[in-house]
Amino acid sequence: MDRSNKPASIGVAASLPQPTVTVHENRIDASLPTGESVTVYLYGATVTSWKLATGEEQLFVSEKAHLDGSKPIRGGIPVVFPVFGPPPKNHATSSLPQHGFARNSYWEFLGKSSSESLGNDTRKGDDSVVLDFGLSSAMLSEQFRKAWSYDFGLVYSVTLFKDSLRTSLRVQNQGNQPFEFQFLMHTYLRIKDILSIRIKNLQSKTYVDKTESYAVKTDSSPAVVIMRETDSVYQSLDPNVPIIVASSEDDNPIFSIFREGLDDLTIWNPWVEKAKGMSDFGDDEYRQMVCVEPGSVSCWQTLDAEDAWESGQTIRSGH
Ligand SMILES: O=P(O)(O)OC[C@H]1O[C@@H](O)[C@H](O)[C@@H](O)[C@@H]1O
Repeated sequence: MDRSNKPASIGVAASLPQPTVTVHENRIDASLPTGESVTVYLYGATVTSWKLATGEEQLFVSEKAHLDGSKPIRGGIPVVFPVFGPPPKNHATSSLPQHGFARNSYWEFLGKSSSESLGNDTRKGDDSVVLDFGLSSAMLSEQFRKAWSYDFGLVYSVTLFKDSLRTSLRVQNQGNQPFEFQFLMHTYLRIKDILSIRIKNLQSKTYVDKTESYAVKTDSSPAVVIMRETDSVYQSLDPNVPIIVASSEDDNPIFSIFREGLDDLTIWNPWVEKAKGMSDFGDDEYRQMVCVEPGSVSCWQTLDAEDAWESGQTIRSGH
């Protein structure tokens, strides 16, 4: 029984403020009536901004990032598909660029829908907004189509909630032969200072250290502290355990990252020297970001003809 004095809200759905979606030539902006907002560029379906109601930006995008489609966007959430890192020789992806083609192809905006989690309860219609983006083989540049000639369809969904952002991908094999792929969401989280955070729930987990010739390591420290170039690919993590970026001062969570169907995770920070070598990244910007990248990259996913595969991440800000 509702003991409050508030009038019951059933039946007033039409009068509730609704999310706003603005379609620009090169990007989509969406916001909730409570003030949270998200921006997604069609180039790469890259989320470039996620703001809380306070206006506080949660994602890092370099001041030197190219937003004109001439280069993958340095920041936000680039989509890595169908290969992570430099493609291996003698593999179907071997002629593709590092991290594949999804982050440097133009996607189409498929429209907005409401979140599945809302079910039939239309009273909550203002609580979230879902933006869907599509990329298919027919939309690829000739160069990419030649390099990876499978028939596929991707639907990437970006859901803005009040305190969190969910991004998910559905991969469909629309051809008549199986293909192999890897997938990762290259999330650049904005932080105040790299020296004031630590990353929890990776204790004693196996990872590949790409900064040391792909050495396989484990670290028994209770949290990962970043004090140098870091490029670690953790493997086979329990999908039920969120990854927490916490303040090293008071241990309060800054971000909690929940994964669905993504058992690998890359932690990346270029640090001083590498930052200097990147033309689309400011020399000191490494302090304001950390990439925490859920993915499926330690082996290949095989997708049979006409089959589909889905996975996602939800990033919650604060507690
Ligand atoms: O410069 P890029 O292609 O965007 O890649 C950035 C980094 O992305 C990370 O995911 C990789 O593990 C790193 O090895 C890589 O340097």
